[in-house]
Amino acid sequence: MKHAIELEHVTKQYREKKAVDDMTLYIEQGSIVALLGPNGAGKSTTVNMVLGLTSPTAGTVRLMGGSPRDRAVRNRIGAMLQEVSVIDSLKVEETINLFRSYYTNPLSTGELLRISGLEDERGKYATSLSGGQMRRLGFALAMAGDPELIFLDEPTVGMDVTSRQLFWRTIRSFAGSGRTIILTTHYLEEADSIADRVVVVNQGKIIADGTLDEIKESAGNRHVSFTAGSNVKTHQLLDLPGVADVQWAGHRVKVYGSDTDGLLYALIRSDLDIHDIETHKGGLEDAFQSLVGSPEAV
Ligand SMILES: Nc1ncnc2c1ncn2[C@@H]1O[C@H](COP(=O)(O)OP(=O)(O)OP(=O)(O)O)[C@@H](O)[C@H]1O
Repeated sequence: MKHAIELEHVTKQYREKKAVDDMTLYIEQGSIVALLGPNGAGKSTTVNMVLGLTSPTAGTVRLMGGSPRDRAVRNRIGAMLQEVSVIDSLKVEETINLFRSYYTNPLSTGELLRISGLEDERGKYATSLSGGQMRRLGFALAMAGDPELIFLDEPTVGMDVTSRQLFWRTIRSFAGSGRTIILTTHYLEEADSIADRVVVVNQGKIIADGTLDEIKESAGNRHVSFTAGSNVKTHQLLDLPGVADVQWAGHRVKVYGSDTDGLLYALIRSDLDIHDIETHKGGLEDAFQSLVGSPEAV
């Protein structure tokens, strides 16, 4: 399968700070990739290099097989960045049409207004939009050229629930047509529901890369929990096949192991005095906590 993005040994050094540190990353066409990491991890710097907005200090970046600064390449991509700059004197529809004029095969104005949910705001000055509406305008502008690849940098910040739902519905149908989506977000449940690959960045380096299940698995949070009778002892649990760790909180016990089905069988066959059994696969949030530290840091 072809790569939409290729980063090879890419480093970005600011004066004292190495924002991206020898990063190699290939993103296949048609994939939905979430770039996650705590504040200052290097996500935006990476995206900015891929977009040709800043140059790497070392290494090579290829976008759709060419240079990010190549006009023909830029014609095939769209980006929804955190800041949307609009022209004071232009209304929403005029702003959309201005962006459409930059591209060879733009989507229609009506389609862009529809997918961004801005039909009622089409006649308003862009500068008068609310924060959430401005994000939606940013989305319409990113989609203006009917891109093969779209970058979404924390796309749903400030959007209300209805706007978020419309946004992710649109992105899903967009992805279904074989296009590539790269998103950064701090909302892990959003990454969880849309991405087929998660790349976790910390201190300029990739610290985890895989499908959501692989990332969750690698974090080792799978466990079976239950309430134990007072005669159940830790060593009895540790002796069962597949048990990696045992943690107690009062009478509630968590038994960790990568094969939760196997743990369940072993516990039931053990005849130990246990009840209220639950299995836990571990969420993306748990995995994150293990990978980068505290959940607030994500
Ligand atoms: N223009 C710049 N000059 C100097 N340092 C910079 C510059 N841009 C980013 N940095 C530093 O590089 C590091 C990576 O920043 P970056 O914006 O890529 O992180 P991020 O993962 O996108 O963070 P956030 O989640 O907060 O948006 C940070 O320490 C930041 O302070």
